[in-house]
Amino acid sequence: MLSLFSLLLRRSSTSMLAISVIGIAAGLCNSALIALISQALGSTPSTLETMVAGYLALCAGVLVGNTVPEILLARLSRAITSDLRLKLGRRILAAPFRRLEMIGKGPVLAALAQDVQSIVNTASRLPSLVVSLTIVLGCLGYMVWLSPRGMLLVLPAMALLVLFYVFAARRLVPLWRQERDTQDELHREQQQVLDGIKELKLHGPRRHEFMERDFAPAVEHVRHASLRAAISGALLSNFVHFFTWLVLGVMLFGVFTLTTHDSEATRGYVLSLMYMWGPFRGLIEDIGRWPQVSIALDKLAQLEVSLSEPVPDEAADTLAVALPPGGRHEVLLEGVTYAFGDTDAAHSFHVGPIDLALRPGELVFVVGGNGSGKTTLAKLLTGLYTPKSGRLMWNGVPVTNQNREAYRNTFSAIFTDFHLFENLRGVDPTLLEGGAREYLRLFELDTKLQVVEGRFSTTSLSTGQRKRLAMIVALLEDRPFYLFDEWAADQDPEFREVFYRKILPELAARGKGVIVITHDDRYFHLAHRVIKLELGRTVTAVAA
Ligand SMILES: Nc1ncnc2c1ncn2[C@@H]1O[C@H](COP(=O)(O)OP(=O)(O)OP(=O)(O)O)[C@@H](O)[C@H]1O
Repeated sequence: MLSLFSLLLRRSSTSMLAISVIGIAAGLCNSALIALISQALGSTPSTLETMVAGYLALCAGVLVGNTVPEILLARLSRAITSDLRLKLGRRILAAPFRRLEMIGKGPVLAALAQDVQSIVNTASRLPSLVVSLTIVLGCLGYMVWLSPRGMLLVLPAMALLVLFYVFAARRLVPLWRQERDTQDELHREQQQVLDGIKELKLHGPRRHEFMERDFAPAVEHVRHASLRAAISGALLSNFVHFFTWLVLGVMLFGVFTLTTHDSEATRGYVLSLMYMWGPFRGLIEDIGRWPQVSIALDKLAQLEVSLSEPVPDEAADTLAVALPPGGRHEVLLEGVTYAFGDTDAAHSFHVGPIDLALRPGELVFVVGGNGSGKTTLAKLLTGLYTPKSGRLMWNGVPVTNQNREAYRNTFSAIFTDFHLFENLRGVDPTLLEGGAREYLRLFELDTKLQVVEGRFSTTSLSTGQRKRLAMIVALLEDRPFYLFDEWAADQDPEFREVFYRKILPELAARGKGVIVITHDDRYFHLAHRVIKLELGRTVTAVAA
């Protein structure tokens, strides 16, 4: 909770000060109202007029004092939520690619959806917390003024209740933590449903098994964990409810005995206790729920740590340092190796050592069987993976964590699991109009879509068409290097021809270094070099 306060204070200490001051004023108005009501019950008609004016003024004070902090805090908590979401988004973008592959989407989505919301919900309750606290303190002050002796009963009873609640609420923390942990698993399975919807729809037994053995257990774990937390929370809350009435009864009847000769004090005590008891119970229940926000903040912090935690030999992007400008763009891999997971593990896959040069105007085909390491090599070459050993050089400059971001930006790549953005972000607008129209015609997409205000009118296309659209984006990017991972695999023969006989030679003629991962042996002769991979190693590197 302290972290939530420091988050709020760091975002706007002025707003927090205003929330506290106005909240206290609202609480005081509330307490003054009850004191006034208590006085009015025993007043004479002559004083009533002043009291009505005072009553209306206090009501207005309560209205303003409750509304303003709520508005201020609504703005503040939304601003914090946006900050958290943006920060997390930036962390995700800056995290090593391999780290993201290892974490998976489940925990990231759970943090974005669940934890950030839980922080807003708790933060939104702060104004009522300030008001409640002030009402309680105001009423206590009024009761002390009426009869200090009555406090001998009231204060110990309240302290007892607070102690009881804080102690009992502590037992809820592991249950809340468990409930939150199960959410990661559920998000993972929900992601599987959406990603694998076709496969599940087409295969009844698979769908049945998936539901029974994966999805349902994840839902059940959440149900079980949240039910335990909810029942324990309800038991505690209702026991506190019961206990508060019990203590209130003891106090009320005790107050009668303690203030028996003073009817105004008795009336004031009864009214104040009745009035402050709701806010007091709300206050301790809110305080008891504070650990929930700590759990959410912990989860966000854990995710941030694991996003920035380096994978052995992988590093998060540091500030992008530009590589020295060079007219010629040349990439050199010298003895580069890579391994998934523990290098010594029996099943870990090793790539390399690989020596490879990619020069301007060169067309290099990478071939090899499934699982031979072609895509892994492509990720190494494009700077998505960091070599475990060996050197990656760009124009004679070693690619390091400082300049890797700049290095990656020299590539346009279409991987097999490419993503197509509707907005053509990062493309030179002067190239867009004419260039896009021409390429859309070449790839026979001009009847399907247009570029309107820097975005494609649609991306709802067939797989082959979407790949052709991705090719158009890559060509418009006009980068020094191109990498195509089995681009032609799902194209009609006619577009394969366009790809191998027109696009690739034209890119090479424009001085681009082009890597093509392919199984199309009919076109191998078009490459300047063909590199064959087997079990992560180059077995042949021949001039075609
Ligand atoms: N994300 C990953 N995590 C762990 N291991 C991986 C991962 N991706 C690939 N591998 C391992 O690396 C090996 C090579 O995979 P890669 O995708 O590079 O092969 P490929 O030659 O591109 O295959 P294909 O022709 O089927 O696309 C795989 O056999 C697998 O063991």
